[in-house]
Amino acid sequence: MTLASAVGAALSVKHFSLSPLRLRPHKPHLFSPPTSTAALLTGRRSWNDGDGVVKSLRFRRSAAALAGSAVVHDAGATAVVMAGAYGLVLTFDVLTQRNLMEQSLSRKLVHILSGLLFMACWPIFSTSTEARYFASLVPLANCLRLVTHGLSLATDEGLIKSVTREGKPEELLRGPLYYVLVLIVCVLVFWRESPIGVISLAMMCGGDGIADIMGRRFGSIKIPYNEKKSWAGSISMFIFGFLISMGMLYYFSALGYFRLDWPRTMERVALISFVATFVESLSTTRTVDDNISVPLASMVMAFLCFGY
Ligand SMILES: Nc1ccn([C@@H]2O[C@H](COP(=O)(O)OP(=O)(O)OP(=O)(O)O)[C@@H](O)[C@H]2O)c(=O)n1
Ligand SMILES: C/C(=C\CO)CCC[C@H](C)CCC[C@H](C)CCCC(C)C
Repeated sequence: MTLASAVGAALSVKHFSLSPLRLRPHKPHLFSPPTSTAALLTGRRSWNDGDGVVKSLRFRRSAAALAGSAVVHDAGATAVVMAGAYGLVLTFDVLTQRNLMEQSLSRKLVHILSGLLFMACWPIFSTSTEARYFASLVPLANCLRLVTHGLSLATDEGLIKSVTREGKPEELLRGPLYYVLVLIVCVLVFWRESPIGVISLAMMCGGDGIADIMGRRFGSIKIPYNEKKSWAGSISMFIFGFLISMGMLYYFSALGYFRLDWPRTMERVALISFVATFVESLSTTRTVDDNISVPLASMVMAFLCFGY
């Protein structure tokens, strides 16, 4: 039994379970839109059952209890993911402090894993329309953490060591801060309902992260128009950006969040990965960081390819 099912079973009521994987009436043929807290509070939801007759369904339990269950569910999921975020950074802090890992590799693995694991946790939140706001609290809390330590209002050597290139607190206010801001945008704007956010995060976290790791190790042949970037890095970004995007799209599709035409999706994701890779290969300035340009280019291309 998955965590989501366990949480859902614990909160389930006669007609519905709040597990995000199964919030459906026991009449599977009915289309069941996301349940808003307002609908829960009024105890009434109406939808079209397919033959034009609008049906309304009254929950057996008080609507307030259902709304409360959704809030408890999402608060619990937020706490679990928040703890995971703290644990991830702490783990790489210990590895770098004990000189078991280079700081540059630690930073990139945190870059790759944070966003992808965060995205993978989205299904443990409920299917209430407010779930995305709970999920956004995790990157928001980390945003505040980065700003606090980036401005040296407090000191967290472990955080600085595991996510900065040179160990300077002010570095937290650039790449890492832009990174968590992109996570917030993807959660609030796209969430689990659109492939755009999924692909954009896969490119920023997986593609850009792998480009750095592979480029530093095998990047002897540089790109003609940017001596700081290499063919090995860019080709790695294209391949892994594509594969990780497809993997995450399959993950959300398998959980029922969206249905895709896979042959066309492969073509579209390949195009998006190519454009994101080209953008990443361009020189960045202090203002336009890869953590802005890569996800932004991916969002624009994914919107043009998939629509919203
Ligand atoms: N297409 C790429 C991307 C990166 N790199 C290698 O990875 C290093 C860091 O890449 P960069 O994108 O500049 O890193 P950032 O995203 O800025 O992240 P960080 O600040 O962690 O270095 C580059 O200097 C280069 O050696 C590469 O060879 N080819
Ligand atoms: C080093 C980074 C970017 C530079 O290119 C990434 C910084 C990551 C933040 C410090 C932590 C972000 C945590 C995520 C919002 C949540 C992760 C949860 C998951 C379960 C581990």
